[in-house]
Amino acid sequence: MKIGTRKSAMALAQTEAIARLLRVADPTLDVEIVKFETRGDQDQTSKLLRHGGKGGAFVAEIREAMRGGELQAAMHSLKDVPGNEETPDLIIAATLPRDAANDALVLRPGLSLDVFRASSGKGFKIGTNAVRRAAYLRRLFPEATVIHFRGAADSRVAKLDRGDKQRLPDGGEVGPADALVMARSGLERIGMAPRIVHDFSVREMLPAVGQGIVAVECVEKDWVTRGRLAKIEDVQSRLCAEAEREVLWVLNGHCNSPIAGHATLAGNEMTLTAAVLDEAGDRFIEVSLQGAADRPRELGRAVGLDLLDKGAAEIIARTRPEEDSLLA
Ligand SMILES: NCc1[nH]cc(CCC(=O)O)c1CC(=O)O
Repeated sequence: MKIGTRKSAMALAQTEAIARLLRVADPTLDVEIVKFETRGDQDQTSKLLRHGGKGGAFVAEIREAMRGGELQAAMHSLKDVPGNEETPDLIIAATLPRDAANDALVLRPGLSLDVFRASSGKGFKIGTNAVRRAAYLRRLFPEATVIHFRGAADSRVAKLDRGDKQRLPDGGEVGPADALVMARSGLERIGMAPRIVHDFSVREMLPAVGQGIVAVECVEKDWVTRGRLAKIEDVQSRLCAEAEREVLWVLNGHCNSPIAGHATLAGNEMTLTAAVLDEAGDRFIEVSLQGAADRPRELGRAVGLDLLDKGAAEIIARTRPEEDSLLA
């Protein structure tokens, strides 16, 4: 069974986790990891929108290889899989147990969290390329400057430590960054969790839909692969993923949407909280509802429709990439 992945340290760690689980489920199975370099990885400057968003950049090439039979499965961070496109010939056949879903703060060595907190971030440049994180940061630390900052997780931290500037698509540059906000799960997977100085709770910074969940995709009609992947499926992460992604679907959220969503399970009950934020940080709509854990899409739909009722569509439209850019 060949599993395709991007070749960043984080992606490889995630794919190795899939391979480990597959080998435990079936010790006779021969699992091979096939590394892809995608357009998104080669271009470290643009804001990714030119490639049709994060998902478009990282996902399209690997999917083609799967459709062509060169691969049987593809590793995705569920968070990076677009919620507003249909792929009828492909299916997410397994979701791994969810890792930490929250975001975390990483500081340049020598800087102090106490100073950062006491000043509400005044004088600090915080790097992120996620509209959602930028929006929360502007709410939480109104005195800080949020700058565009990108790169694979390990190289992003290396850029922070070296004090590198970030080049911008228009030829300018920003930085250096004093701090980064990144997913705890990603930092854990590349062994960089010790760099975390503060964990944002999911209450203070609601994560991206699907954050912390590794997904395995395959061709819908490939029943042999689906059978293998069914064995490593985590039911709880699947239920949460379905609820959270239904919100994206209802809102027609694109990859760079300022949308957050997080589901938790307690017995037979699921709680789903989702929010839509204005990048400037001035508008914020949040909805939290409870429902039956075994009807996740119903709950996701209710939350999504409630967000729309409260004005979500207009905020999302403002951050939507130009239609043309999807073809570039
Ligand atoms: N777009 C990058 C990305 N995609 C998935 C993760 C890790 C978190 C996850 O698995 O959800 C990250 C890094 C980050 O957001 O800091």
